[in-house]
Amino acid sequence: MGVLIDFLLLTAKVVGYIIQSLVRWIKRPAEKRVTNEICLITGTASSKGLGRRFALELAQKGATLVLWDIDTDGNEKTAVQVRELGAKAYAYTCDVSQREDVYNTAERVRREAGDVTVLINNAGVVAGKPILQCSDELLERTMKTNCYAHFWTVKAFLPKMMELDHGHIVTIAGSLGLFATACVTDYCASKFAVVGFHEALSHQLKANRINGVKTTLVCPCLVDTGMFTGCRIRQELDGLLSPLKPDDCVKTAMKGILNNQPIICIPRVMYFAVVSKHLLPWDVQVLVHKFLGIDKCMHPFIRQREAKRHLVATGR
Ligand SMILES: NC(=O)c1ccc[n+]([C@@H]2O[C@H](COP(=O)([O-])OP(=O)(O)OC[C@H]3O[C@@H](n4cnc5c(N)ncnc54)[C@H](OP(=O)(O)O)[C@@H]3O)[C@@H](O)[C@H]2O)c1
Ligand SMILES: CC1=C(/C=C/C(C)=C/C=C/C(C)=C/CO)C(C)(C)CCC1
Repeated sequence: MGVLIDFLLLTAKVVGYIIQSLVRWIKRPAEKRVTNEICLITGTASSKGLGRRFALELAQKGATLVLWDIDTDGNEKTAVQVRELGAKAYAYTCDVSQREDVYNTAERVRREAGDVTVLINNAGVVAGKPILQCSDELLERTMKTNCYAHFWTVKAFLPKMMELDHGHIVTIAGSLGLFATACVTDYCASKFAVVGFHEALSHQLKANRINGVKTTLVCPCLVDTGMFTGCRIRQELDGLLSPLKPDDCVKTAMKGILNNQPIICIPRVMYFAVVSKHLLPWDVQVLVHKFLGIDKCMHPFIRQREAKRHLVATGR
């Protein structure tokens, strides 16, 4: 009898949530304010990268920014741009793949900037070589930067958010965290892992009734930041995978984050790619990848990376 009542309650709640989502989809609720938030973003140095753009968007909305990157000069430039918008910025040189560096820098942030209430784990790398050509160190670097770093930052900042029952953890994963393609095994492994981490953490917060700490998983497709330059599908179908403009990608992601959306796939068609991956038999997926040219989409990217490495090695 108990289980029947629970089931009826569950059904009523599910219908309620579906109606709520439909209403939210049609009439977007007001975005939450970030004026009193201290927002930490990792990977903020790159001039064309998503991290710097997230920082500038949040600065425009009046947040205080804490910026982490291994590239000190680029990160300082981001801090200057944030301050030009009238917001406070604290820039730290931190290698997020190194546990001790994360914990020590987190301690400095608490002393100098205050308690972080929005954490955007954005820093990411890709080996840019097929697995058999990757050194063990290169593979480990991808896992540490794209996945382990999220463990360390969450361990450093989530306890305070839980105590306040207020905060937001944002994971910048990518569509390659939801479906895989050939030649980026290290990247897909790290992104699938971090999607699992993010989902488990989100469930854990709900199970413990920590309702004030929100989570958002951001999964953009290809973005024109330079990270995946060259990646393309079959020429005749080029339009299907035109790179997103970094600004558009970040603006869409920001809207979802400030609406406390749990997952954001950009563009929306990627939701279908994810669903169809789970519905189609494996052999059919292989055929579809071959037809669309997804099986070879990383070849030009890898060739460009090789050419770049050659130029660096020969000092040209
Ligand atoms: N671009 C895309 O097509 C795309 C699509 C979906 C998802 N994403 C994800 O979005 C995020 C941002 O990517 P992006 O395209 O903006 O790349 P990006 O321009 O290369 O920016 C990444 C930033 O992270 C920094 N970084 C790398 N390793 C780090 C470390 N160990 N500690 C601290 N900082 C580190 C990089 O510094 P250096 O430049 O000095 O290495 C760079 O400033 C990544 O997680 C990426 O996987 C990208
Ligand atoms: C699966 C799939 C497609 C290919 C997507 C690819 C190849 C995405 C690459 C994303 C990258 C490089 C992300 C970096 O994190 C397209 C859009 C052709 C059609 C719909 C199904």
